[in-house]
Amino acid sequence: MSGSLPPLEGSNGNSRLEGSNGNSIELTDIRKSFDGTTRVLDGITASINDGAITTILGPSGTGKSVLLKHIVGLLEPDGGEVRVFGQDIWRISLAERYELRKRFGVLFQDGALFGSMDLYDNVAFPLRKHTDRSESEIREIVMNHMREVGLEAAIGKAPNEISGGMRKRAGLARALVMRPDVLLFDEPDSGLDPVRTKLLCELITQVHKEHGGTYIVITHDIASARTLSDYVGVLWQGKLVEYSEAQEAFDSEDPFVHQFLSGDAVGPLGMD
Ligand SMILES: Nc1ncnc2c1ncn2[C@@H]1O[C@H](COP(=O)(O)OP(=O)(O)OP(=O)(O)O)[C@@H](O)[C@H]1O
Repeated sequence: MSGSLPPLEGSNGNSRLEGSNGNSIELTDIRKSFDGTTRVLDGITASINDGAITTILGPSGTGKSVLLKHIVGLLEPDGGEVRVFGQDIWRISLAERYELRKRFGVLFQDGALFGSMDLYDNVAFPLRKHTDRSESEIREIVMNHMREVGLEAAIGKAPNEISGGMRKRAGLARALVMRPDVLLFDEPDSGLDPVRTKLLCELITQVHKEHGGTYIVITHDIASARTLSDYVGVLWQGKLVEYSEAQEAFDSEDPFVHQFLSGDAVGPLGMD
């Protein structure tokens, strides 16, 4: 299953509808192999709905992170087209691609913070590097987002002095300061206990409601997907075997999708 999905009623879509389907991220027949024989991505076509939270699920090693890297232009497909904000990102110059990337925020698993800086400087970093805002403007923006993610009291801490969940929240604040149109999350729930996972997912939902934007979340945690998703894509063996509104995906009768989304031991997915 692939293609363009209808917008959700009441979804807070932004106004930058520049793709051919009206969406900012359009993937057409993306193929990728690293060894020349195994296709990690084997013909992925999807139009990611603007203003919604789309979750990409799938078993370990199935290509979720590889897909995410294609969306942000860190990996070039062997075939197919990645259109972002109306442009084929591999038919534009490096400088143009760099400009496009500024409209993306990426939240890596551990927050990808600089160990040598405290949380305040980590979150201020992109504003200092990419804007000419004054230090007082930067302070206001940074503190607003630190408050939003519940880290106001921890601004002076180093990344190694705080918990994994706090590092993720600091990474979220750092991604938000640049007001990205698209925010990509690579397994935001990895390494968290179920309660912290639930709280982080609720925070992501809340932040999305507040700021809007298009969120793409990579995860293999079904509970996270249930909390977060407007839309769900399921990757398996290089294909997007499901791509639909969340409830439709969770109700799917496709044997693999059903097994994976219900966490069932019985079905086509085995140990290998
Ligand atoms: N740069 C690379 N060079 C070679 N192989 C790679 C590269 N990046 C990813 N792969 C391979 O592509 C496959 C998919 O990897 P990917 O990290 O996308 O999986 P995933 O679905 O995100 O897995 P997980 O849920 O365990 O994080 C794996 O077999 C991996 O070894």
